[in-house]
Amino acid sequence: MSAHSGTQDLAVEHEALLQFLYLAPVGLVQTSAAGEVELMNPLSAQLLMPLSKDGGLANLFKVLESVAPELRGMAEDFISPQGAICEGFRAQLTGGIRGKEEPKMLGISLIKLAPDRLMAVLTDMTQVIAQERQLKYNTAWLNAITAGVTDYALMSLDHDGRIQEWNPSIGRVTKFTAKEVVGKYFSVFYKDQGISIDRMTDYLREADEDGWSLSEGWRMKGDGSRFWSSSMIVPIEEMVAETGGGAPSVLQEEKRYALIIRDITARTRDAGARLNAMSTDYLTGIANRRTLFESAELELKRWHRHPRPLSLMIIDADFFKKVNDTYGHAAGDLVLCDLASALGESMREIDTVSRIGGEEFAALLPSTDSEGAFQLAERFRKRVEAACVTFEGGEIKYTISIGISVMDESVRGFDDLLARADTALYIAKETGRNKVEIWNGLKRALRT
Ligand SMILES: Nc1nc2c(ncn2[C@@H]2O[C@H](COP(=O)(O)OP(=O)(O)OP(=O)(O)O)[C@@H](O)[C@H]2O)c(=O)[nH]1
Repeated sequence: MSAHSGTQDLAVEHEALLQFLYLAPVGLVQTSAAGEVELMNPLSAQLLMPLSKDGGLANLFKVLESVAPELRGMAEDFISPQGAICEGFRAQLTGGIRGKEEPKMLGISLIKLAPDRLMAVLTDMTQVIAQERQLKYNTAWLNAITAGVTDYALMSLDHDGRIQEWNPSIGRVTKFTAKEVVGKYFSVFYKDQGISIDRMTDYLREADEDGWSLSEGWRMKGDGSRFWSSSMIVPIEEMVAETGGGAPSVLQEEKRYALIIRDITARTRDAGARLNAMSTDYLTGIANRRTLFESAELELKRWHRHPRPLSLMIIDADFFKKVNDTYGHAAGDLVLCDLASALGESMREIDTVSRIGGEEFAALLPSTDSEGAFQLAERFRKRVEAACVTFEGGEIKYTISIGISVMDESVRGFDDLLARADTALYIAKETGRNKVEIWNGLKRALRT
């Protein structure tokens, strides 16, 4: 075979590859190590275009920065010359609008083909997510039914969520004594009783309306240790005989619930790590954008059931580009980690604190009205202003701006709530930075 025909063969192969790329039923994007796009098929353009801020698709990481800020760091930290950088990473694009549409999700796999060549495979995962949710509930049911006899505690709750009577399964799983739990709210299984009456009521109402309420998380044992638990609440309606005042007994419908708590610490150790990787931000370790959208969907559902204060804060580091330019990218990363951990420390357990963009964070605050959110934001802003980050022996000082929006009837969905907080943030930036603004309707009136 002559050198010439060899080159021709390669050209034919390359042409075939391009054809495949062009027609593939998934989005395929070839980039340099820094994310500069070299090749992309039409489906990729269709999936990515709505995310582009400037109408261009020149750099994959830049386009995805607002929905998957972790990707750039993952690619940079991947030192092998080739291999899978991430598989099935999920980037949340939009939240659902109640009763109208499913939240949109983009699946991203990133493969390093050569030191300076990456290939991204993009898929629209919107349908998959809806199916997965159903599967999760089905699995929870199956687990509850088929679990071994020793790993679950089953108890009945009265209509307000108080534990009605003792049985040995409670002691076996939770190590509490009868005296410590009977007659108490089921919040006794949460650290420092760290769940509000409102939140307990939410779970009970969810069980009423959906047939069950499912939650996973750390729960406390009577001996002070904690375990990772899957808890399910199911309503039970029972006809009970009511007697009183000498009147003949009548059958009354009494609302009660069954609470099933399972200790799944051991079983979820591996799965938990995998789940963690999907729900936490790669750089800072706090929740990612996807987790925020999942929490928001639940909170908005709760709000529509029983409106009560719900606020959203967007927190953005000021002049962050300057931090990167002055001290370097590694210092910038450190500042982001500092901001994330300070934010985590300042919020409650029921708040969802997440990184939603490059230097942008969000906190979703249930049971918090605009005044409460404003005070919290101000306290946090001052805390950041007063602190500094130590980097290579020097000190980096930075400030933040915060935009707040509050849930009300006119908010169409989480995207809308997010857009309002974003507008408030924009005003805070435009009017000097290092300040807090609350979204204030179309007039965008400024807070004094
Ligand atoms: N170190 C680091 N920098 C990041 C990361 N993600 C985004 N950035 C940088 O954050 C900077 C954001 O810059 P701009 O959007 O111009 O905003 P800014 O400089 O903070 O200015 P204002 O927000 O207007 O106060 C860009 O330089 C990004 O490259 C990251 O994960 N690590």
